[in-house]
Amino acid sequence: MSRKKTPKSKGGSAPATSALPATHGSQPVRPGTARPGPEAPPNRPPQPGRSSLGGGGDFYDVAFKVMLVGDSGVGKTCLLVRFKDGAFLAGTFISTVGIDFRNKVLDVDGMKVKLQIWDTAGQERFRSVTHAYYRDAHALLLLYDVTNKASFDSIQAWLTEIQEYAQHDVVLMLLGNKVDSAQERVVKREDGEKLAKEYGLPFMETSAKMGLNVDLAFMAIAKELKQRCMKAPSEPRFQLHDYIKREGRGASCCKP
Ligand SMILES: Nc1nc2c(ncn2[C@@H]2O[C@H](COP(=O)(O)OP(=O)(O)OP(=O)(O)O)[C@@H](O)[C@H]2O)c(=O)[nH]1
Ligand SMILES: [Mg+2]
Repeated sequence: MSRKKTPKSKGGSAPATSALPATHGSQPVRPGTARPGPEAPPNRPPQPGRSSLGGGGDFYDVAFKVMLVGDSGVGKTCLLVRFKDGAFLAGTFISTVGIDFRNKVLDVDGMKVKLQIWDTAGQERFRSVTHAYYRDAHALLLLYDVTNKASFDSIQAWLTEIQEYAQHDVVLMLLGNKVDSAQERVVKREDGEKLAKEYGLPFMETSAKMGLNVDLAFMAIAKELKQRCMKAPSEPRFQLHDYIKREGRGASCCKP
């Protein structure tokens, strides 16, 4: 079940009452390790090396699950749609119901990395549904809205929840979304940076509307996850913080 205006090439969805994730842990899925079958249902890992129904027939070498979390209205669905389809969902806000997912395969340094991205409902009433999916996530993108102070104030509560339900080694990134809305901004960039530093999190400001830093956020996650499971001993470790610092763009280039 999902917002009704979801456009083409949907990945899949799970109603609030769907089965919970299986107990396969948060191991990445590598070629030759997954069981055969159709596209991964909500409670199974994506399968490597097969044509992806939601991903336009893409093949891949390794797959990971990424979850988008944060208060209702911060722009999780828009961020995902921007990344997947390169479009922005303008118009009436339709809140996500339950949980939904989309697949996208990225080329990461010559390797096909499939991200199965779970778009969760930010509304409190769906929180128990979201909890059930945390433990299978390899990475979490935690969003707040720079025009909504309450969504920023909720970040600590989200971090507590993540600590409780997610894997201890989950890759986590904090994103301050909607930086195109400069007039309405109430959370300064420095406040986001300070909070991120406090918790040792990589941090970026994004705009799903303008596409600012959206691809970069997912690419950074994909690089980190790929390195974690594929890195040769001689290879230098991927530095996520440095990468987004170097590649990230500021909100100043994001005037609507
Ligand atoms: N200006 C601006 N508006 C945005 C941006 N991202 C999302 N929005 C708007 O914010 C509203 C909420 O966006 P959604 O992506 O549906 O929010 P959500 O986090 O998925 O909300 P839930 O599904 O309820 O958890 C919509 O009206 C979007 O058009 C952005 O980057 N800039
Ligand atoms: Mg949504």
